[in-house]
Amino acid sequence: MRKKIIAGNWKMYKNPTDSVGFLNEFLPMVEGHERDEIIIFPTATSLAYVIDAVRGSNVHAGAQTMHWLNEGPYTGQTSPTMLTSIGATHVLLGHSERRLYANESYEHVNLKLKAAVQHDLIPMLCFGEMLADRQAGYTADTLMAQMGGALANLSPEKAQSLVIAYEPIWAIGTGSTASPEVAEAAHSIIRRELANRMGEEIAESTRILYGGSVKPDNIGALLSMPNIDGALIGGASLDPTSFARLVKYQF
Ligand SMILES: O=C[C@H](O)COP(=O)(O)O
Repeated sequence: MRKKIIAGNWKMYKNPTDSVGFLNEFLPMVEGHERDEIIIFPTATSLAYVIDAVRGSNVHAGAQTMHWLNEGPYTGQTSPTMLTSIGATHVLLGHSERRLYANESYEHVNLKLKAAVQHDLIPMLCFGEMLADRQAGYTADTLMAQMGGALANLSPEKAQSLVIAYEPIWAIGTGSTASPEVAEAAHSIIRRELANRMGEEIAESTRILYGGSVKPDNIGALLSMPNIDGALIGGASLDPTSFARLVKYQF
């Protein structure tokens, strides 16, 4: 039985004051909620404040990206050891907005993934096709190519903590949520490819989240599908009441 994960990606929203203010409202709303794992990915400048605010609670905090090296002349970057030194437990890798606006390739994602595992950061690896890929019938090919790049030379032992987020680019921030059936089909492709690469055991235990315009009124149907193990939520995670409703989804 895979424990579901409800994760909020705050992207470039909320300064430290906003972030702590959110948690002051949100934490009491989800206190004692152990059915699912709850993770928040705040901005880099808010991360240390969020980690302090969630300490001792049922909420985890992680970074939205990182470099793969521990230090060096890389202006603007944050290293795995810098994240672990402040108590981050998770890191989002390969989000389509990083690939689109920061030229991040799946080769980079592969290096980051290996660094995350080495430093005991739980990686949440994002995959997803563009609308043109889907319309041309290339969804499966695209997902498998992305997985090939990101997971290259990663042993099954190193893949044990891996979490995957399927985020079709056409559904992110658009209001065009994938239907539960469309998302389930993509999740099945990802799980099958994971089995090919890492073996059945890893494929069965890996949580595969759906992301792309998840809202309180559609999360239940999405999460009722057998291969959808949670949600990675952008816009609807920014309001404490909305995010608490998402955490407390019902089928
Ligand atoms: O990481 C989150 C996704 O990009 C989804 O964002 P969204 O819920 O605003 O569509």
